[in-house]
Parts: sequence; C-alpha cells; structure tokens
Amino acid sequence: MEEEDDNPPIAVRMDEVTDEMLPESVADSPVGVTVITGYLGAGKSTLVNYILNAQHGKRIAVILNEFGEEIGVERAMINEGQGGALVEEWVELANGCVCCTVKHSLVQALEQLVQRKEKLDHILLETTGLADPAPLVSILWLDDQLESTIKLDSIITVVDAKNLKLQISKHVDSGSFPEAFLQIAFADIVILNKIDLISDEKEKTELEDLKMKIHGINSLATIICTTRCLVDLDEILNRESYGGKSNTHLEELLENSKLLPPSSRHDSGVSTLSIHQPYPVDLNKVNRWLEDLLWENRSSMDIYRCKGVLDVHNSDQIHTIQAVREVYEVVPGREWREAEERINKLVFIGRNLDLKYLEDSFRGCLTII
Ligand SMILES: Nc1nc2c(ncn2[C@@H]2O[C@H](COP(=O)(O)OP(=O)(O)OP(=O)(O)O)[C@@H](O)[C@H]2O)c(=O)[nH]1
Repeated sequence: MEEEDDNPPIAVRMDEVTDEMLPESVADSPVGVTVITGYLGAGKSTLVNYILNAQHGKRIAVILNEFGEEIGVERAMINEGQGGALVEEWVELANGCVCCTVKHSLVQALEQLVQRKEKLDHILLETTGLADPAPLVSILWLDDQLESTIKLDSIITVVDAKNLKLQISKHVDSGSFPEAFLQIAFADIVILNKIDLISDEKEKTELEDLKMKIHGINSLATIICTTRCLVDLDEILNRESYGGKSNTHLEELLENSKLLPPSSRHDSGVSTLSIHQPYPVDLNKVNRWLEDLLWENRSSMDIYRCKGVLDVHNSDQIHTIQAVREVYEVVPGREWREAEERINKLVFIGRNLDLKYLEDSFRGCLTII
C-alpha cells in the first residue's frame, strides 16, 4: 500500500478532465445564475446576444424575464456550446408578485432547467423593467444547506456611458435619483458600455470621472468598459459573489484600497462608506446589531448592501458579512495569517449613510470598549 502512495501523481490535461474524474463536490457543484440589469437601451440584449452567439464553448441558458409585468411563461434560450444552434425552451412560472408566489416557482423552474439539460455551464437571467434587483437577490441567494442545483453568482448592471453622464449631471442637487443608480448600487459588476461613443480627449477624461462616480455609488463593483458588450466571459461568469464558503470577496475586502471611503458624498445620496475598527467582536452582538440596522429601520439610513470582514472573539477564522437589504449572512472563512493585522472592516452601500451612527453603534459589538 505504501508503495502506491509514493507514486508521483499523473499529470492530466484540464481539457481532458471529465466529470467522473472530478471530486464529487466539483462535478455536482450548482449552476451559477447571473442576473443582468440595466437601464433602458443600455445594451442588455446586446450582451445576451453576444453571449448566445459567440464561440466560447460554454453552454449557457438565457432566461428573459419581464418583471413588473404579470409573469406567465418565460422564454429561455440555450446556446449549444460551440457557437452552435440555439435551442428555445419555455420555462413556466406561476403568475404573481416576484417577492412571494413566484419565489419558489422561479427557483424550481431554474432547477428543472438544470435537470433537463446536461452540463449547463451557466444561467443568465435578463430582467427588463426591474428597477430594484434586491427582491430577486433574496429569492436566488439560497442557503447552502438547501443543496439547490442552482446558486446566485452575481449581479451585472449594464450602463450606457453616454447616458449615465447625462443622468448624473441632471440629478445633481436634486433629491431624486434615477433607477440606474439603484441598479449600480446592487451591482457586483458594472459593464460601462458604448465606450465607442466617447471619442474625443475631453470625453476620455470624463470617462475616468464617470468611473469614479460609479465607485462613489458602489466602491465594491468591478467596472468593465466595453463597446457592444464585448467582454471576456471569464471576467463575468463564476464570480461566486454570494458564495457563503467562497473567499473571493474576503481577500478583496482585506485590501485597503477597496475600503477607503469616497472623498466626497455622491450628490445622488447613494454612496459607499466603510468603517474599520480593531479589537475582536462578540458574534451574537454583531448579529443583533445587523438585525437592528437592516430590519428595524431605526435610523434614517437606507442600507442596500453591506460586505465586510470580522475579527471574532475566540476564533482564528476571519468571518465575512454579506447583506443585501434585509437578507444577511455571517460565515467563517480562512484563518487569519500570522502577519495579518486582525481588524473589523465593513463597507456599506446605501442612501443617507451616517458614518458616526455606524461607527458608534458597531463599537457596542466589540469585546473591549
Ligand atoms: N454605439 C453603440 N451602440 C450600442 C452599443 N451597445 C449596444 N448598442 C445599441 O444600443 C441600442 C440598445 O441596445 P440593447 O442591447 O437593445 O439595449 P437594452 O438594454 O437591451 O434595451 P431595452 O431592452 O430597451 O432595455 C441598440 O441599437 C444597440 O445596437 C455600443 O457599445 N455602442
């Protein structure tokens, strides 16, 4: 037996790896669902058509969903992989409001789609007329323990570079803010599209300004500039933005640069800010604090998203916080490294965010005051 163990591992080319050769956990891993939002005419259909028709070798189902309208039967299109034929399927959803009746039916319909289609690599859900992606996130962000065959991967918001500039200038000094800002606030990835329409030098500087404004609304979003939504699919699929066990955003959050508060508050009132505090926290107190912030609405803040890392009392594991509106999750991640400074860092995206309130109330969760 010992001799066998001493044999060197046999090298296998990754493109020859079949499901049978993969550990069960990888072969059976749930199919990622990416939600695509964006303002009218920003380029959502252009992105979907590109993904369906490009030669990327991935088998992707696209579901077109008219939220806000009565939901009956929705169309799903599936790319056969090698840039081959498109197959059309109908995914049946019960009528009703997205936050109640459709909840289970949407998840069930997606699970059935995965079961019917062998080796589906990914599902895209294009939403039209959906101003606020949060209800959809709470439907698709499923607990790992449910062992679903699907999992929410990320939210992509397609933005029209030329139009966003106009929208931002129009809404400066105004109390209102366009739904495009809300879609940016919830995005994990912002595709800043129609870059070809920004041509002269002056506009190019404005493009940098636009990126800063997007990060002013949501400093956690990855911005990808495109023309006709031509984007490397590896940059947008399988991001695992909501994976409880995934450490992807943990390392991101530990990077200082991602956490600096924007130099000035965004005029739309939708902004990002972050708090950093040393000393371990009491996990029960953090849960109560989050519930107070997200559920009780005692302050004038409107918190859309929160991501963070925690130094939990009596634990060597970094804990991550992730919240979308009232749904939140705190999970242990990797262990703190020896040289790493143990700290609590939290990033909030929302309206009327109050730094002092957040810092003062969070201090109550520390084990050393
Ligand atoms: N110049 C330019 N035009 C683009 C680009 N991307 C998309 N378009 C055009 O913009 C228009 C709107 O694009 P769509 O993909 O239909 O946008 P959409 O977000 O799906 O639009 P709705 O479904 O109406 O919300 C179309 O005429 C596209 O051909 C781009 O990068 N540059």
